[in-house]
Amino acid sequence: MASPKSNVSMPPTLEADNKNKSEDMESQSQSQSSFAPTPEAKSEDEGSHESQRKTVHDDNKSKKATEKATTSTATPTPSASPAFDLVKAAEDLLANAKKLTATLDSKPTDANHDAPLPPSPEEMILRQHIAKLGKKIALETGPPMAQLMSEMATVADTAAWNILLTWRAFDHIPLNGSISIADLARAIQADENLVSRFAGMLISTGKLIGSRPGIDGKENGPPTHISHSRISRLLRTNTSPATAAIAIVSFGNGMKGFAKWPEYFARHDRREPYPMSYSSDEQILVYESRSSKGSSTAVSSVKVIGRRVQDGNRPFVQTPFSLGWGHPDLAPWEVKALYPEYARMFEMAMAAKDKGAQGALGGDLGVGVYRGVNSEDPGSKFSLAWLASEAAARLGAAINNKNAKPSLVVDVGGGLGHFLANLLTEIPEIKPEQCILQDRPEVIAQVAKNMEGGDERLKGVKTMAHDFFNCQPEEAKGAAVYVLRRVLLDYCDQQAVSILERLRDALSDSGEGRIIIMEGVLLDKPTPENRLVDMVMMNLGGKLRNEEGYRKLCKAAGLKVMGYWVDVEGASCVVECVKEDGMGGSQERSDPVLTASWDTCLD
Ligand SMILES: C[S@@+](CC[C@H](N)C(=O)[O-])C[C@H]1O[C@@H](n2cnc3c(N)ncnc32)[C@H](O)[C@@H]1O
Repeated sequence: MASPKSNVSMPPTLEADNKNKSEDMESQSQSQSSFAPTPEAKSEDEGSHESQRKTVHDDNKSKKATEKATTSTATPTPSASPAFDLVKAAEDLLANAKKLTATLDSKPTDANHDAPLPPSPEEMILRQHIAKLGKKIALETGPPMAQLMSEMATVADTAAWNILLTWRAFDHIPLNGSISIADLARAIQADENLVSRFAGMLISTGKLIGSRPGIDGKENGPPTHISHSRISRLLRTNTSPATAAIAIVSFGNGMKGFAKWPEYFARHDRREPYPMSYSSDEQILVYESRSSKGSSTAVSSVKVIGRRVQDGNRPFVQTPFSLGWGHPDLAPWEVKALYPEYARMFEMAMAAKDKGAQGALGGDLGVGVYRGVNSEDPGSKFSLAWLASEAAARLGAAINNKNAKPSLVVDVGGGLGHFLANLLTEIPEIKPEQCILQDRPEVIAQVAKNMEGGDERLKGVKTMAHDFFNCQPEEAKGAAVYVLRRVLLDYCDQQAVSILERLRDALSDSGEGRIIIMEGVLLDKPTPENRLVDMVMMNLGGKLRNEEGYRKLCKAAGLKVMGYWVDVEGASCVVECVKEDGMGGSQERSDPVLTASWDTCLD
């Protein structure tokens, strides 16, 4: 029996129309047959085409229709990647769902019921696996057009959570129970209709839960109240400051720049962010920020106060981030300095990374816990334990020789000093006075404020406002270790080489000093989390790199890699390097494109 579909010959106008149909219509027709036909159905189709060929061969229009049908049979509508096995994926999902349920059923209950017990590593793995499988099944089986629309909805979804986050709306939704949209609108001083529309978007994607409590006989209207989902409660800055900060920074570092990509790449020739050369008379705008008093948001007013000539020692890169924030002529860190509240959020997000809240994004780059394997010598573990004896030796030398260099560790671009604080705890033989924490002036000022506020972790550490594109000051030269943690990924290759060169110049000639680079790694097999970091880094003018990328930078900066450790997941690495013998001025280095043409610190 011929299938009804195969007997339909299209009227000419419809057929012509069909030829011109846009992709979305094609997707819709795909969506109607998103599962590949069974073998029986296929042979029915083929049989009907055969009979058509015999009976209407002299009818031009029908012939066209037949050819069209034959073509569509020869190339069946794609429904899923060839390697995807729906039944196996669904069975896998079910098996994992049962395991998770059993794990949860056997989970001991918390004695005081205030907070749920944290999930075990096994529970976390199961949850992640189930979520990934669910997503994969939806992607491979959902009607293509519907899938595409759902992806597009995430754009509006993200914009809605960002605006409610900016207005701190999530803080006003109680952890238990609900709030009326009218009350919420009052609390954040916004129009009720507006809040209702943003909330509606988030209710539609499950980020908020909508309800209509106590409305007699009118249960079918729109939600009048909202309560938290298990995701949105993480966006409360008052109870989950770290995760809320990560979300705020994801938008500020990510979405703002992403939205500007078309404009940015139109200006910059579809190239990765690269250093620009400014002629000496070209000038760059200088801004001043004015924090709006009492504002809980990251917005301050910003005013142009003058112009400056680009510092000839520093390669300057225009970035999508700075374009997105409205200051294309400033480096991202300079932009952040204009928005103190955003800078504070950024520091909190950094601290959260250290506490493991975001381990999946950057890998574990703490002190003493690095589980990485050395690609050159799998038996050798990365460790800074040798600093204990080096600390004692340097202290001894300082007692005998007043000119001896006291600096042991310099944390370059060290932020609020999380790394140094951990190092001092892990290796108590290191005296705080032997450590230097360097960063931009406003970050160092924040460190001082934290200390005044009672933070004792860095007591005794020398803090120093220092720009890592400049030569190290005398007192920071000749250290045993220069740490660069989560710094190079913010920069393009030329800038990264320049930063490394400045540290190379600071290493003593004895060849004993080391530079330790700790960074995220670009995975060969892309994962969304890993590529998200890379895309955000593109906004900042930087990039994630793999082993080859880091080795290339070191070589261009005249450094020899002594060890490259990468963690189990491959998401983070530690690169240990020393001064390459006989590599002097930049003209002697191997890569003329990457090697800086700006000044060196060597005499
Ligand atoms: C991603 S954070 C990493 C902070 C710290 N190393 C850590 O792992 O927690 C990068 C740091 O580099 C600092 N930075 C940016 N530009 C700098 C410059 N030109 N000189 C010194 N520090 C800079 C930033 O202020 C920020 O604290």
